[in-house]
Amino acid sequence: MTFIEALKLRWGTADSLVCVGLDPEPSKYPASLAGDPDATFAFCRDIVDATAPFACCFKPQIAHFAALGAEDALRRLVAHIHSSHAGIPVILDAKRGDIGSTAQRYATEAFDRYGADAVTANPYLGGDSLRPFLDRADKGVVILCRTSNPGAADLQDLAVSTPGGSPRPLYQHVAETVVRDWNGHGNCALVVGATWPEQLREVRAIVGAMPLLVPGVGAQGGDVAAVVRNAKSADGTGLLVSSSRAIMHASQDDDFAEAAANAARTLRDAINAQR
Ligand SMILES: O=c1ccn([C@@H]2O[C@H](COP(=O)(O)O)[C@@H](O)[C@H]2O)c(=O)[nH]1
Repeated sequence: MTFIEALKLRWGTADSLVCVGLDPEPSKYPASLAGDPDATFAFCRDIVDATAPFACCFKPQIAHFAALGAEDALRRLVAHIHSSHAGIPVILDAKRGDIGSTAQRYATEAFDRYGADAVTANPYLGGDSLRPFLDRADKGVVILCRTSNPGAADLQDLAVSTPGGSPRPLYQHVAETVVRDWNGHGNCALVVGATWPEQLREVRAIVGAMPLLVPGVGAQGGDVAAVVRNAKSADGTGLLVSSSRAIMHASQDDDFAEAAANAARTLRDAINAQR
């Protein structure tokens, strides 16, 4: 089954558009994990097990593991998701982008070393830099379009002109290029921040039913109702609404897994109320 097929299936079976982000921050682990050499794996595994019923996918952020030297914990965590929660796809948030020979190694890293079903990628280097990811037809390529951060407009809103076309913001050109030129295997999705509901609406109009990964609710303050209203696809799906800190660090005490489950359930219900 491809990433996109698994995602669509999961939207239905879980009745959820929630993407649970996995951004471990050791200073927020409960005291009971202090001194545990495998604390990052144990913490994330418990978050995964508690939130799985409410998740359409998981999104570990690679920097949060690599900065801790916890790459092996990440590899085991992805394997744990596949073995204990079969059918829930994993997006490795790595935002890769480089010349083709290096991009090839990044694709091997994401899909073969870590076992991810999809990876986030930066389109700045152009189509050839994404080819090693795009050519893995069973895997997903989630391409940055209009990011959630305050500086997103610095470059992504610059007006670009193509021959015969009128000027429009770069992020719209990215969206159109992905739909027209890079989605030959039907394995692309886009990142658009929840903090930009108008841009979400515009991107949805360009990409049809293509899945949108939408980070920025929870800790970044994005408005869930506006996201769903503006960016759901025609059938009321099409979204992976991602929240990391607000779910995984909802409590810093021993009830952290229960608190994470409650936060994920609450987000699922808030999304579903608008579908
Ligand atoms: O535009 C983007 C792209 C990626 N992210 C990532 O999503 C999570 C957000 O974490 P929260 O705790 O829910 O704010 C994080 O891993 C970012 O690297 C994003 O925020 N915006």
